[in-house]
Amino acid sequence: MSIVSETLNSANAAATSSDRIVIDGLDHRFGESVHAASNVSLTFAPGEFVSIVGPSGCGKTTVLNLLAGLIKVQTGTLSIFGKPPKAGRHDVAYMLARDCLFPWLTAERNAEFGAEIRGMDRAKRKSRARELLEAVGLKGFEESYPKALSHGMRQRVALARTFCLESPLLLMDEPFGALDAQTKLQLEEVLLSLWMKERRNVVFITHDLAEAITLSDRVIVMSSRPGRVIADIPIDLPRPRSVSALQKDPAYHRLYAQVWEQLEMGLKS
Ligand SMILES: Nc1ncnc2c1ncn2[C@@H]1O[C@H](COP(=O)(O)OP(=O)(O)OP(=O)(O)O)[C@@H](O)[C@H]1O
Repeated sequence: MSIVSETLNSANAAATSSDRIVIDGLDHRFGESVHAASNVSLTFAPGEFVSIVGPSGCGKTTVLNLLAGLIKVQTGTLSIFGKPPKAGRHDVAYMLARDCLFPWLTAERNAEFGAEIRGMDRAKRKSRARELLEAVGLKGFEESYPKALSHGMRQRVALARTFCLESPLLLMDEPFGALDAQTKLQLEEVLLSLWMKERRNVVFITHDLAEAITLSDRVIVMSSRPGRVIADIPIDLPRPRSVSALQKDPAYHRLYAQVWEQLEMGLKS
């Protein structure tokens, strides 16, 4: 593990275990032949936005699924706010590249659906869903059904639904990976502004280094399989950030080169 990572992890250790996410010595295999993740240790401080990048098949989704409690931990320990992962925890929300909206529900009903299942009061979830749909740029589309929305608009609804859950940990697996470049930039701005208001923990998986740097407090680089953490790079760009303004910032380009270099090393190792 790098010096940077050790420093960050020891700084994070100052937080109490009930307010942080800790992955310690995680190792995961699928059957005899696939060694997906090896000795992954990470600590996420309260409210941190952390992206994980790495070559295809290096175990990023596996780490996320383990945090979500969707697959069983084999080796190592995971602790989310002081408790082991468990599927269906109310303090964890998961967002995927597919919007997974229900076609028979309007945008508003889709946005409030998870909160409804989790028992949030009707008036509260309705007002929150409306507020979030407006925040993601869908004011006026509350009563529209998914079939009448573009792919980008549906993913906006999915983003509103994720934030409507009020979970302090958001697990996001390439949530904008299937969008065109322009819509992706717009949704990154939306995510940044939602996150700035509420500062939840986000673990964000992406193949897009620009996206990882723009959004995150730290970028974790994993090696090719079995995925190991080979770099933990703090992104010290000031906030609030503007996705478009960063494109002209030399500090942003230096970070991009640094993450890219680590990723290349990870591909070779
Ligand atoms: N349920 C499973 N059963 C068997 N093998 C699996 C399973 N899930 C993942 N794998 C394998 O584990 C390895 C890591 O997969 P994972 O999806 O975590 O990688 P990833 O880094 O998220 O990949 P990508 O960037 O392409 O989405 C891959 O070789 C994959 O084929």
